[in-house]
Formats: sequence, structure tokens, C-alpha cells
Amino acid sequence: MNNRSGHDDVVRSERRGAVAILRINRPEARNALNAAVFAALNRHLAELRTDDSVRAIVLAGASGVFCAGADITAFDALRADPLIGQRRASGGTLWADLENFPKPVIAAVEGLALGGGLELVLACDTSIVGQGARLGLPEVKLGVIPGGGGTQRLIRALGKPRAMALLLSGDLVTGTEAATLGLVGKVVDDDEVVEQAIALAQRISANSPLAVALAKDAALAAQTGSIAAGLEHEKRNFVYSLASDDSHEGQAAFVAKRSPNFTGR
Ligand SMILES: CCCCCCCCCCCCC/C=C/C(=O)SCCNC(=O)CCNC(=O)[C@H](O)C(C)(C)COP(=O)(O)OP(=O)(O)OC[C@H]1O[C@@H](n2cnc3c(N)ncnc32)[C@H](O)[C@@H]1OP(=O)(O)O
Repeated sequence: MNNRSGHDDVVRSERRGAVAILRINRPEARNALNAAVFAALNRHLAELRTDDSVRAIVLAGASGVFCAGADITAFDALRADPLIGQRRASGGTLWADLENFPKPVIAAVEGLALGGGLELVLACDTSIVGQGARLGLPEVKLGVIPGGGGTQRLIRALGKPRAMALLLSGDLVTGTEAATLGLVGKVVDDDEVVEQAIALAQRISANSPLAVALAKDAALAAQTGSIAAGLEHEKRNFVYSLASDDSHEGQAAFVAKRSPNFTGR
């Protein structure tokens, strides 16, 4: 079905054990983001948040492309949306919901991650990118600027000189260059991206879900506050993890020389 109609399968979900894979599915528009995609992503995340059988998420795109950014043909809808000015970012709170999701989210970037597509990557915890992929924030070439957190997350990821060069030129970089810059987690062969992202998600899923959530929560605090406040946040989470059933199970499994069976409590 032509997804330009905004049909509900604009985001497809599949499972690999404890890993949920979400695929943006608008190949006819290079997986460009529109209201239907945002609504579907929000719905899937809401379901996965409370599904204890899911321990990690992989975000990917259909047909060998991650995402070509916001749907440029939807700009009129954005202009007409009275809430855009009041929203923290265009597209609502998806970006922050993704960044603060209580389970790890890994972007599997094949082909293209442009504009809002790269902003999705930057909101994820980490990313696996194909060496030949092209990434960038070309918004300034369209007379707009990133509206999904790209100006803030790019400078935190790369530092001012490198971030400004990409942000103000709209230049694209390859997956290999992105890895060298520190824009992505890992670069792999183009045909291994999704499987490597799933493999990373599966390794994370074997760990204590509670410890993973507490570690992510503490690490994210480093992006917003002082190191003193971040260390206090880490200490609170450490003490909480030490008192958990999972920490007792991890200790017992080590002593008994067996694999732990974590419950996330
Ligand atoms: C009202 C409530 C709002 C809800 C939320 C809505 C979305 C809000 C998101 C807000 C995000 C924050 C701000 C972000 C802004 C942006 O991301 S701006 C867009 C940045 N991206 C680009 O500039 C990329 C534009 N596209 C291209 O450069 C090229 O198309 C390509 C991606 C490099 C692919 O080129 P090629 O392989 O040569 O194929 P094409 O023929 O060019 O494209 C194939 C078809 O796909 C359509 N398409 C591609 N990109 C987009 C896009 N971004 N938006 C819409 N459509 C796109 C292209 O038009 C072709 O379609 P057809 O002509 O019908 O075949």
C-alpha cells in the first residue's frame, strides 16, 4: 500500500527474542517523517515501554534507508500546527521520549540519515552505521533549521568546531567519516548494519534490565548538569542497583560459575 496515505503500517515492528525492531516504512519517500510516522512511533514506544519481555529496541528503516528526514511535503501541516511554537521540538515530545526511554534504543543506519533522520539517530543511545551511509543535517539548504534537537545533540556529540561545520554547511558525511567524528557508535559493512545492531541489542538484553536502565539514566544526567550533580545521580543509582535482586543474582551466579538469570527487579 502507498504509505503516502499515512497508512498505519508506516512503522513495522518485529521481534527477535527480547529485542524489538521498529522499521520506519515509507520507502516511496525514503522513510521521510510525517505525522503518521510520529504517531506510530509514539504508539509502539508506549507499548514497548511496559512490555517486560522486551529489553532493547532497534530503530531501523525499510528498503536499505534509515530516514531522509522530515517529509518536506508536510511543511505546510507543520506551519499550520498551532502547537509547533509551544512544542519543545517539532514532532512533539518523541525526541525526548526516545532519548529518555527506559530501555536501550539502538539506531541501525543504512543508506541515509538526513535532517530529522539524523536527529532520530542522535536521540538514540547508540548507532550502528553502514560505511557507505550518508548522514547530515541539510536543513539550512531548505531555509529551515533542525527542529528535533539536532542543534543541541550534534554539538554535544562532536564539540563546537565539527558540529558547526556540519550544521551550517549542511554537508553530508559517510558512515566511515561519521565514526571517525564520533557521530555514531560503530561503522560496519553496509550489508551487516541491522544484524549487528540486533546482535548488540541481544548482548545488552542478556544483562540486568534494571542495571542497564539505571546506568543509562545516570549517564544521561551527564548531558544536562554539573559533574557533581551527575556523580550524586550515579551514586543514588549505584546504591539502588546494589540492593536489587539482580545484583544478588549476579553475585550468586559469579560465585557458582553459572550464567545469571536476571529478572529486572
Ligand atoms: C502536523 C504535526 C507534525 C508531526 C510531525 C511531522 C514531521 C516533523 C518532523 C520535524 C523534524 C525536525 C526538523 C527536521 C527537518 C528536516 O528533516 S528537513 C528535510 C531534510 N532532508 C532532506 O533535505 C533530504 C531531501 N531528500 C533528498 O535529498 C533526496 O530525496 C535523497 C533522500 C538524497 C534521495 O535521493 P534519491 O535517491 O535520488 O531519490 P529521490 O528521487 O530524490 O527521492 C525518492 C522519493 O522520495 C521522496 N523524498 C525523499 N526525501 C524526502 C523528504 N525528506 N520529504 C519528502 N519526500 C522525500 C522524493 O520526493 C521522491 O519522491 P517521488 O518524487 O514522489 O518519487
